Amino acid sequence: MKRIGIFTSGGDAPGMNACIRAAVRTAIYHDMEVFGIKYGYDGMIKGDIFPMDSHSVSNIVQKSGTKLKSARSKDFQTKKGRERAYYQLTRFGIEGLIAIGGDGTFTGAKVFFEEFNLPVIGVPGTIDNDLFGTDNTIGFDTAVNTALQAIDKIRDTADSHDRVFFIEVMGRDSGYIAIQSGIGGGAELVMVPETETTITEVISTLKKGWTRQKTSSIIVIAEGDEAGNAVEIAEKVKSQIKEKDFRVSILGHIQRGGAPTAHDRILASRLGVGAVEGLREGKKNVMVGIINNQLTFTSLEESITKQKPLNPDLIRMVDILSI
Ligand SMILES: Nc1ncnc2c1ncn2[C@@H]1O[C@H](COP(=O)(O)OP(=O)(O)O)[C@@H](O)[C@H]1O
Ligand SMILES: O=P(O)(O)OC[C@H]1O[C@](O)(COP(=O)(O)O)[C@@H](O)[C@@H]1O
Repeated sequence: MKRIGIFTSGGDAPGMNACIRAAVRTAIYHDMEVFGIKYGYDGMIKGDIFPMDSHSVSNIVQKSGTKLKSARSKDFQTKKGRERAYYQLTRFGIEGLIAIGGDGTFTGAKVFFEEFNLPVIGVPGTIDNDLFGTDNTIGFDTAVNTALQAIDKIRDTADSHDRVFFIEVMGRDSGYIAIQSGIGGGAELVMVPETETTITEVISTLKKGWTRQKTSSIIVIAEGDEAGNAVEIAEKVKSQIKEKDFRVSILGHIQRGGAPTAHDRILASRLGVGAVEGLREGKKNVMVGIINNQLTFTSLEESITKQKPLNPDLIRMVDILSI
């Protein structure tokens, strides 16, 4: 394979740039040509495609966001859009693709591979860490650390004013950021979409703490929790407990920005190298990941359909540690 294309799609995630850099330089190292595709599938359809060299990825390893920009494309979900995208790729002589993104990006990549047989390797880039076939996704570690710093800061105020804080972290369908930042930040309770927590349980956890002279409490909630978002949960609790001061803090997109941690830069670099070398070896329709420190390839089908459950030990630990 001589010419490959690379793009980022869906949400951005800290470390995507380190991955782009690694992939571009690995391709050049192996005498391949690399083309950047801007704005994900939208750019593919429009032909927003340009040659990349070693210099074009200078000074980005430490930056979040994505140099190739990202987009959520409606047109790629139509056959006509994908035909147009394939036509554009053939115009540039692109023979293989590296798709950095989450499950939506991989769903699109899989459909595209099945229709046009163009080899594609997915690289897991989402702060949510909800992809099967890798222990961690690019951006997850940075997001957890950002959430943790915010929780530490909020705890100062919670403590001074004897308040209960409901802190909402990202995770549309996944509690990975919540559970890790909650444990690291010493939360009394962590609410995640993977397990059910009732308002009665929230109140009982808070009351237990108060009987042990706890004056402030932190509850971390994943945005996709089945009991509602942080505002809704706080309202329900407030309506039953009048004597306490409650506050809600929604951390939002700060979790998707900021310099990637060392862990994310190294993970992203390893995956970028692995993706290009995988394409060279003839791998296709797979996601590159790292499991137990070993580079692995998992079919795109499995990466999007199989669940990567939260470690039950971590869920149990929250209870033990908040005693
Ligand atoms: N069933 C599908 N068919 C074709 N393309 C899809 C499909 N599902 C998702 N995509 C493409 O992948 C893009 C990224 O998916 P999205 O869910 O937004 O982000 P992520 O990759 O981070 O999960 C979508 O905007 C769309 O263009
Ligand atoms: O930037 P947007 O489109 O508001 O996306 C927010 C979503 O992005 C995420 O951080 C990750 O989403 P992706 O799987 O698309 O990368 C979710 O946790 C969150 O709900």
